[in-house]
Amino acid sequence: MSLLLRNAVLGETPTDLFIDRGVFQRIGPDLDISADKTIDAAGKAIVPPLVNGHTHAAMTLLRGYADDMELHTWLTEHIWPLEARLSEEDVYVGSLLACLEMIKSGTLFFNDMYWHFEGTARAVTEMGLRAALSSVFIDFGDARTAEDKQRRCLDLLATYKEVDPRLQCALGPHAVYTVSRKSLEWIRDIAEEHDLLIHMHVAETRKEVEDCMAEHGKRPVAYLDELGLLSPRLVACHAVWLTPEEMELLAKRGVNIVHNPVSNMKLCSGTSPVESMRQHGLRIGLGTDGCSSNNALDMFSEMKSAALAAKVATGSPKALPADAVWEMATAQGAAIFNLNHGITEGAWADCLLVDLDQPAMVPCYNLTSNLVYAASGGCVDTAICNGEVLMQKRHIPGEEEIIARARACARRLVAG
Ligand SMILES: CSC[C@H]1O[C@@H](n2cnc3c(O)ncnc32)[C@H](O)[C@@H]1O
Ligand SMILES: [Zn+2]
Repeated sequence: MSLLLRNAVLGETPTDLFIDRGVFQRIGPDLDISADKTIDAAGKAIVPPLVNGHTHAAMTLLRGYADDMELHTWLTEHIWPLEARLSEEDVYVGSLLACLEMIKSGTLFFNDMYWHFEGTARAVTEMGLRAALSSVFIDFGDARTAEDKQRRCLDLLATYKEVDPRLQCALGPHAVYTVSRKSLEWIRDIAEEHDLLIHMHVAETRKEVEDCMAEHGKRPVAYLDELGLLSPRLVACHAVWLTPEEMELLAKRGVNIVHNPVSNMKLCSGTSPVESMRQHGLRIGLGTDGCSSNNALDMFSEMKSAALAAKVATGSPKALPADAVWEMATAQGAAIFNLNHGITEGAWADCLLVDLDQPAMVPCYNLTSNLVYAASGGCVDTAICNGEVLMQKRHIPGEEEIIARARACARRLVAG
């Protein structure tokens, strides 16, 4: 089905955009063309969608479940015991809620790592956005479970390789403290063989670094380098506890970073050297992390937090300026996950129409400044993915039912 957007604000000027077969076919003023559906986009800025570079979508069900504690206690005493009770259906319902929240706040691609991969895959396909789903790997050093998990991981990759072009598969070794050396080596080889990204929590807390030193005699970055995991395949999330030498090495190896400022602050994991990483030339995307450590999936709020936290951390208002944060949340994230993003002819027809009549968007001296420092997800009027309208005038078909199902599911889960 073809789609015509009339008079969208692109830069300073109103522009028409003709979309067909999921791609921007023509962009220009007053296009002499008709389409199956036309949207009047006057008064709306057209921008690329936001890319959530690291999350655990179904953790929406755990929003507000265990707040105000550090990572280790949070995970081991609260989150993991509850996650052990999750079914694939729960993950499906939690992921539906996550997709709803993300579309409503302008995110049309997310990089996920969670249990019951199939549940999240089903939700993504039904909701129409894009995602990279990692086949989770945790073996706690147990060789017998490692073999079962490797088999399951290969099964998932084989099953999902061609299920939906909007879904990418990735490998998800959770962290150096949950995955054995042997399994990390296996993951490195499988990633190479199947041409996959490796999605991992890296150097998130001081405890992770100290424990890694105690167990392997090396900090996480050096340990991963020894295992041959530092490469452009690696999507290293959090990356809080890095020395300048480690940043240099990560940049040399072409490792991708995903910065998670809200989660880092809420779990008090540490102050990310994000401005320094930028100066080292690292490619950095932005992510929310899961809904139990954030507690939302709104990338607008993440962008503002990233900019403000970097200024406080460096003592300079020039750190992480609005343009840089916007790039992290859009083009840099898109580059990490090989997304053909951009409002240009030939790019995938993934875009947002942002309502310039919302109070937070007025006046508009600088669109990027407003998007990063003033806007919220509520300023997104329309979301289009692969040429399909997922949300128009802030309405998504079926949203009331998703909310009711998620509420009931969370209630059941917590009741035990
Ligand atoms: C095995 S699926 C992912 C696993 O990771 C847990 N998790 C969520 N947020 C974090 C974080 O910031 N650091 C480490 N682990 C995290 C999630 O609850 C799942 O168990
Ligand atoms: Zn995480």
